Amino acid sequence: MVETKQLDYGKQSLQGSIAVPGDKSISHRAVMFGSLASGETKITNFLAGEDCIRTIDAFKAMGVNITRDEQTVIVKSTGVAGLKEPVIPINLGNSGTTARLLMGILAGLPFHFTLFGDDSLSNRPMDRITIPLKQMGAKIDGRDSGRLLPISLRGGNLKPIDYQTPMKSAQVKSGVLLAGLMTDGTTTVVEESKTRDHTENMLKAFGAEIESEGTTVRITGNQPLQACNIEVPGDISSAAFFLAGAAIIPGSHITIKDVGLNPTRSGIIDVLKMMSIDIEATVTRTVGGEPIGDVSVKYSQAKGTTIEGEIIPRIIDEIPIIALVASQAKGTTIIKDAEELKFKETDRIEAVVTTLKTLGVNIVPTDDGMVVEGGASIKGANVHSYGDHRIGMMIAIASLLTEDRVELENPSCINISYPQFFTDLEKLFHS
Ligand SMILES: O=C(O)C1=C[C@@H](OP(=O)(O)O)[C@@H](O)[C@H](O)C1
Ligand SMILES: C=C(OP(=O)(O)O)C(=O)O
Repeated sequence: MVETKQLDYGKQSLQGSIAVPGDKSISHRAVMFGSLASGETKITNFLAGEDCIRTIDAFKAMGVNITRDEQTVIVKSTGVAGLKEPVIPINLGNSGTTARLLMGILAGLPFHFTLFGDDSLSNRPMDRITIPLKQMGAKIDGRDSGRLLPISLRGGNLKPIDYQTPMKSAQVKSGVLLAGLMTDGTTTVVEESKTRDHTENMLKAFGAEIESEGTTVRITGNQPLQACNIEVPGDISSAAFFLAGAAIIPGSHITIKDVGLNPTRSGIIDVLKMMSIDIEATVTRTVGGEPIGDVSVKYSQAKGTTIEGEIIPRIIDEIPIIALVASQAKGTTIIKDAEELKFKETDRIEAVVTTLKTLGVNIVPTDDGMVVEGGASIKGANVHSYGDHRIGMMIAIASLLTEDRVELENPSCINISYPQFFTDLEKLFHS
């Protein structure tokens, strides 16, 4: 039987102030780098979503002592030399970040690994990371000539490379840098547009020397990492659903507290400003190189705009909810240069367009994005999350724009990044 959630909240404005759970990208990295470091790493405000639990399980399979009590994770490791060859295949679940970053680390270890994922991850391209890792000397094979999971990898004896990433991907950049960390010499990664830089910031917090200049990052290999404490900021990609909801639901006014405001991630704030939304972000402190602060947003009449170029990697996971904002704007919104959306948990160009059309939006797909007509009246319908957490959350926010009932099939995929999403959403309802 297909699991269905009846979204019959009716029209609901959003009010008040909440903190969202920890950042998914930063939670993954904290477990990974803590496992590579010697000593005890304490991670607070860890995101206990399904994807990050996969990362914990992968390092447990390599013998790292990791314990979790709610949002606090303790990683005790003796460093790279203490890692062991896992006895069983590693299950990456739905997590692209676990897959691509982990492969970079495994490439540096003198062991054999078998990696597999769920249906969605098994259809996402892995050659973007296996190609540079093979150039560095890793032995990798897998389904479809090594392009897809399941993948088998034998690491060790790498050599450094200079690599220009052919797509805008922080996962590929990070995977290559991590492989570079596991080998002698200097590895350089050059990007076309700067992507999220959590790997660079956190490696520094663990004591590594890593140099960034514009879109070039250089790492010296075989540096030992030292355990440290990591406080994970709130996830701006999770906050984005509430920020966007408050921006387009009349009468709303909310504040999201203690959220990550790293400029390589906070493009949603810039896009909402471009669309004439009354939104303000204040950085209150910086922890481990990551700015943290509060964001307040008030309902405003959105205006259509064109979103393209260097901002795209800074909003890549927010495009589904931005498309919903565009549907409520005055005028047309054009989203370009976002072909990477095709390689997410689902093809997010197809999924966003089909879902929003079913909900009453005039929207068409393009090769690298979409064109959204504003002024839509959202109507009730039966829609599918596509097993994609961000599509599921976008549908839940859309349901607040109609008195009709929206039926959401497969809502539980939201647990991938935001297990308490509906509880937090209901906290913001104005009664
Ligand atoms: O490095 C990361 O933590 C991530 C990078 C992005 O993926 P790509 O590198 O594929 O763009 C993003 O979509 C994903 O949610 C998390
Ligand atoms: C694309 C995403 O994650 P991943 O690539 O880690 O599966 C996401 O969280 O939207």
